[in-house]
Amino acid sequence: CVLKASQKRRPLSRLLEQLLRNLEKRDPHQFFAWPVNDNFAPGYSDIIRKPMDFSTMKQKIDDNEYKSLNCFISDFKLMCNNAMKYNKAGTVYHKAARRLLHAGLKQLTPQKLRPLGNILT
Ligand SMILES: COc1ccc(C(=O)NC2CCC2)cc1-c1cc(C(C)=O)n2cccnc12
Repeated sequence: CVLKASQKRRPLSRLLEQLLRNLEKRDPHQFFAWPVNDNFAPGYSDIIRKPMDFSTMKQKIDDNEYKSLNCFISDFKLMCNNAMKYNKAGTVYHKAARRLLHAGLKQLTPQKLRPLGNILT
């Protein structure tokens, strides 16, 4: 059947959705799945100027807001660094953020991405 225009995904969007799914697998407790709620994180919005989470990244993919892979990677780093800024070292969230950042960036190296073809150029 012919894909309707709305179903036609831009190549970059399809790639970013796949990368996002792989990154989300590294967050089994879903600490990064949704925006952090100030009720559970006192003072969060005073300390973290630019919140980021996986659901927001997904929405940005769907709204074609990412013009490049680097913009996507920047939001991923922002999300992890926010958690390492707000949560003290040793907390479950700081440790989860460090592990997620490390594992995520390993998935986003040129060596891992090259097989995806010239979509990134
Ligand atoms: C979407 O955010 C969350 C969702 C669920 C949970 C959660 O289930 N926490 C339970 C583990 C001990 C309580 C925590 C969080 C959470 C993430 C974060 C981050 C990412 O900083 N956070 C910081 C302080 C307090 N809670 C959180």
